[in-house]
Amino acid sequence: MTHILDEINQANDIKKIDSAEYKKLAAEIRKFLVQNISKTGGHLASNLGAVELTMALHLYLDFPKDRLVWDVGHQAYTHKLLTGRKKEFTTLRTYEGLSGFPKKKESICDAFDTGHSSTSISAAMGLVNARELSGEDYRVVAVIGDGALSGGMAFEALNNAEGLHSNLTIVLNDNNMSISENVGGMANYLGQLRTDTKYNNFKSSVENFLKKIPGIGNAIMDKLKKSKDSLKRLVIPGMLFEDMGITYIGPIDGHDINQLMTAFASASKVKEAVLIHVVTKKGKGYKPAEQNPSKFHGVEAFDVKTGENFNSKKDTTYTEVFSDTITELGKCNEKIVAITAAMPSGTGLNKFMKSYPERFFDVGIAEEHAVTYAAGLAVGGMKPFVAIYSTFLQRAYDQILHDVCISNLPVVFAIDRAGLVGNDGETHQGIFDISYLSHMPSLTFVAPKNAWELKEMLIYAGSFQGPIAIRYPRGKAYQGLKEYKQPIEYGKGEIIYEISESLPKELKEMGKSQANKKNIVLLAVGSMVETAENVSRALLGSGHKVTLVNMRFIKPFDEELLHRLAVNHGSWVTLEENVKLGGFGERITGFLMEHNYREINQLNISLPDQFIEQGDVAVLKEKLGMDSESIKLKILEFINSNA
Ligand SMILES: Cc1ncc(C[n+]2csc(CCOP(=O)(O)OP(=O)(O)O)c2C)c(N)n1
Ligand SMILES: CC(=O)[C@@H](O)[C@H](O)COP(=O)(O)O
Ligand SMILES: [Mg+2]
Repeated sequence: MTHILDEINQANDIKKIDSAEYKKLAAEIRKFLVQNISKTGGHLASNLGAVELTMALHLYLDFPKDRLVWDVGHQAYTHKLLTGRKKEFTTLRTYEGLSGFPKKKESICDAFDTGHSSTSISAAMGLVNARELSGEDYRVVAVIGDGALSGGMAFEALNNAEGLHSNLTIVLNDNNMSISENVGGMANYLGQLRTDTKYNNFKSSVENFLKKIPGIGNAIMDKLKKSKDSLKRLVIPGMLFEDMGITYIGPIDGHDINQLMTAFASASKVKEAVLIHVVTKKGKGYKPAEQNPSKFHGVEAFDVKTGENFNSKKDTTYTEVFSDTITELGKCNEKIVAITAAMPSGTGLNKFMKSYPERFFDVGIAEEHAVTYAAGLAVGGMKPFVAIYSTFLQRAYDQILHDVCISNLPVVFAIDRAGLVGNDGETHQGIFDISYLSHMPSLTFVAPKNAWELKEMLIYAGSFQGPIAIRYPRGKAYQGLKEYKQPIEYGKGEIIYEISESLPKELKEMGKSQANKKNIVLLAVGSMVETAENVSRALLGSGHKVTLVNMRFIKPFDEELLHRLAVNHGSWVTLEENVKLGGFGERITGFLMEHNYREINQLNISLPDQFIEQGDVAVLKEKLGMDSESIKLKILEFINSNA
């Protein structure tokens, strides 16, 4: 059987396809996506919903001349298919494989790199102004979802878009869903535009009636559209956008290629920002995804027939530990409130939401707002837990510093996905938070070694009188080192095991270092305690003397313990899942310098100061020398070179 998709091997090939075949092509694309993503995993539901929209955009635009900016970028799979990347889909989101997001380095048809939400209108506006300044002539289209439109940056860009002098086409892909239910006033407004058929029918009958008046109907309609009076509100949809100086077209059926093409053609005539409101169905064409778009937003490999994950028996994750603990804490303390920025299921707050809906707040994709909103709740006497992924919390740097830390407010930051996250790649790795939070005065910062300790830290944070952040990684919670259960104490680390070596009494009393280079101390942070434990076993097995410390507190760290260890350990190894610059290891270097421990050598095991690409976390750790075996070898080399 021949497939139309086989005829599409590079950009613009779609234009050679007979329009009678578009439906068949859309069905083939959906089948291709379901089959491939069922093997590789990926963002399925959003892509299934955007098939006709992407086809229409490709029929309308010329690649690579024209610029198409995808918001978040998780819905750009059809765009990749239509620009010659079909074969690479077997490698989707794997190490060195096809990215799950637009990537300029992957294709000249990808205009702008994305991963985080609500950037598309700003980037597209930049391209429009660059086009004007350089006298070029290419079309610029931004595609933004209804969820992404809840983000502050999108509002800032819309606010700014009113002054444009040439065309910027914004396609609002409204599937009435974020990852979970979309929230907020804008979502409600779009809902009205989308679903109020009475209103829409009334508008179109008025419009049709006016247009039919011979000679003057069109003129009246035009005048009406340009007027500012309230009658216009009855006739023209999307007044909110129109009042902001952005032409509104829609709502239109996002699965009807003809309607879409007509809308693009009309939009291109407008010499300013124009927003085309397109209504689509998330998960379209695959029943399990249509019925449960949240589950199929981002999936692992699954059985196409049933829609069930192949790997159904799962280990407990850190997210689940957080989810259970905060729900338990919420029972005892009615002041506890929980805030998510559009990630109730990803952060595990959905359980809290079900138990205490009145104390749960989903603010939309609005991390900055989430943090300052939490600050307000804290000032009002509440105990807010803000659960945000490490990578998305980057957005809220100033809000943490300015609105929470300066006032020393008791806000708890539950930082999920801290460390390598894997297949989402550069944009999503949570590898900067130690660097961007450690220097904030008044912030306490901790990381658990295992599932038990995360629970304890959350309980501790629940009654902590100031800002506190807890970082924990994506996925399986470490269940080892169960017997190490010292209570959490402010600023104190935990010795897992320590070299027992008697020091000369006078040295001990003077707190002076004997600096035996053969005595190694591993100072491990959070997820690296598990790795450090493996490493220290291997080193102990080969006759080395090793002390292992679970730091627990990244800030303030346990200086008393460090001074004690300095007495008889000449080789210090710091281990963290964060980049080197500004990380924990560098702060330990500072400590050693400040206290003049010149005879101590330090090896800093951290992630390299670079953006880290996609891939399975185990593969990435091996490539980056962060697995137990590579670390052991580095330590041996370090010891030998300093011997
Ligand atoms: C700053 C930021 N916060 C959170 C996310 C996680 N996230 C990715 S897609 C998404 C929902 C987007 O909804 P929408 O724009 O409507 O696209 P759809 O998935 O419905 O196609 C969220 C919350 C993100 N990528 N960036
Ligand atoms: C596109 C996006 O930002 C999210 O869908 C993200 O991929 C979710 O990551 P997790 O799978 O770690 O929840
Ligand atoms: Mg949506």
